[in-house]
Order: sequence, then structure tokens, then C-alpha cells
Amino acid sequence: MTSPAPRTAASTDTPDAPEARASARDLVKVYGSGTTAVRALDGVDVDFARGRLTAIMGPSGSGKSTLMHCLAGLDSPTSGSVVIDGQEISRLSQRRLTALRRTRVGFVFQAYNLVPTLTAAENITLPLDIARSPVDRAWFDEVVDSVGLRDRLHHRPSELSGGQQQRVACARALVSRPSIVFADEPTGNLDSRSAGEVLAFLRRSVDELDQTVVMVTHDPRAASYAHRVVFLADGRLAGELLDPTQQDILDALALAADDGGPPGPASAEPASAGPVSTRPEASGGSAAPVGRHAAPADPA
Ligand SMILES: Nc1ncnc2c1ncn2[C@@H]1O[C@H](COP(=O)(O)OP(=O)(O)OP(=O)(O)O)[C@@H](O)[C@H]1O
Repeated sequence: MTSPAPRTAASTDTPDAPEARASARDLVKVYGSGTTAVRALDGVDVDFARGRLTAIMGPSGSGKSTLMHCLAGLDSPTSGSVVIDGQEISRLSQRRLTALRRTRVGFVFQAYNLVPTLTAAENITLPLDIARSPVDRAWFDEVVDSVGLRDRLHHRPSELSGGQQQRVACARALVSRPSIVFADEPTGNLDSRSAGEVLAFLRRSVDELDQTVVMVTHDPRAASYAHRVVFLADGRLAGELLDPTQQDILDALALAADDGGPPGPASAEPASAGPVSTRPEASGGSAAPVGRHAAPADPA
């Protein structure tokens, strides 16, 4: 299975780009206090546009999971704001936040988290059943067909391969037509072929079903399925690539590692000045992730 062909950089994140389904502004997350405090996020500004598959990459401990958890309302930031689907989530009561997560946000985790006693079909509709929401059968069928599970619907998780279980988890995340799906290392437990199937489905859910997906991954091949890859380093946004190939991503990671530290901002220019920057020196010396479709990290 090959990853999708790159599009032009201008196809994303221009002033005409679709509205953001999730946004963070000056997001800070500090764990602990005093001398043991860890600044996991250090002022992150980022938007995730509708109809895009975005990958978040970065070294271990750079803040990827923390960012995703704050964006998804699973963790609360120390300061800054998170807007999902037009709602500033820090202002929501716990009850409304839970309702928002249940109805507007889908989750896919590395561990599939399926209920072993339920069939694939029952696992897929579980979030709707818990919320006592009706199942849109036409949408259910579209998702099930797209994920290729039609002939596995009555199997229990133990009767499914890892890839099939993760595809059930993807279908479960999409069945409520969420505004945005957050996937944390969705292919971390899968062999290469199964991973390819899951990634192809996540990409198809965006391209054909108009969904919006944000995925944390360490895997350059997984990230190459994304329209956009954003890089974190030390809790900060360090750069991004638009429609990168796997080689673009490998090059960017190598460049960041060669630099002996976290990559700097991809460009000193604001994002609106133009999406393409391939000049690491524009950051004032420190290398940024670059490639054919490298773009400024954020307008700061
Ligand atoms: N609950 C916590 N309590 C204290 N420190 C934490 C907690 N969660 C994360 N951290 C710290 O915050 C920083 C960012 O962690 P995070 O898990 O977001 O990084 P990551 O990029 O997802 O890492 P990995 O790729 O290894 O999963 C790390 O230094 C981590 O040790």
C-alpha cells in the first residue's frame, strides 16, 4: 500500500483554508511544581483545519500526548485556551465537557479498547448507545464499508486480527460523526500491512467522508499519510511539513537530530506570508524540519 501522493503546499492552511476544528492558543501545561515542575507544553499555538489529516511528531517527551490530551479535553491546561468545534472548552462545566467529548470528539488509542463481550457492530455503536443517541444507519453503513468490516460485524474482538480490531476502533470513533478524531499512536501495535490498512482508512475518512483527524505518531511512514505534519520539541511547535513524503519526514527528523537539539521555528515569516519555506537558516541558524513542502511553524 502506498501513501497518498503529495498535494501542493498551497492546498492547506492558506487564508482560504477551511475553518479550524480544534485550536490551541498560548497553551501551557506544567506538571508538578517547584524544582520538579515539568513544562510539558510551553506556549503552543496551532490550528487543526476541517477536512485534514494532521500528524503530530516529535521526540519522546516533547509534549505530543499532552497536547493531544489538552486538545481533546482529557487533560486541563495550566494556561491558554483550547477551542473545539467553536467552543472554548475551559469554560465548559464538567458535564458539558463530557457531553462534548462523547458527541463531538472521537478517539482512537494504541490499545484498541474494545469490549471483549460485544460484537464488532456493538462495539462500533457503543458510544451512541451510551449516549442514548440513535444510530444513523446510512452513516454506519458508509463507515463500515469504508473500513472494510462488513463481513466481520458479528465477530467478537478475540476473533479479529489486530488490524481489524483497530479498524473497529476507528469506526467506533467515527460513528457519531464527530467534529474531530484524535488518534494516539493508532498503528503502534500493528504490523506494517495492518498499519497501512488503518492509515489508509483514516486518510479515506478525511478525503471521502469529510472527517478531521489529528494523529500522534513516531512513525514517518504513518505520518506520510497526513496532509500536514507538525513537529513538537520541548513543548513548543518547532515546524511543519505540508503533504510530505516519508523521505521528507525522515530528512526533517535527521536535520533536527543533526542540529544537536530541538529544531527551531521553520521560518521567521508569518504563516500568511506564504506556506512554503525550505530555508532552515531563515530561523536564525537552528535547523527546522524542511522538505519540499515545509512551511512556517506558526505566526507567533
Ligand atoms: N502526568 C504527568 N506527570 C508529570 N509529568 C508528566 C506527566 N505526563 C507527562 N509528563 C511529562 O511531560 C513531558 C511531555 O510528556 P508527553 O507524554 O506529552 O510527551 P510525548 O511527546 O507524548 O512523549 P512519548 O513520545 O514518549 O509518548 C515529559 O517530560 C513527561 O515526562
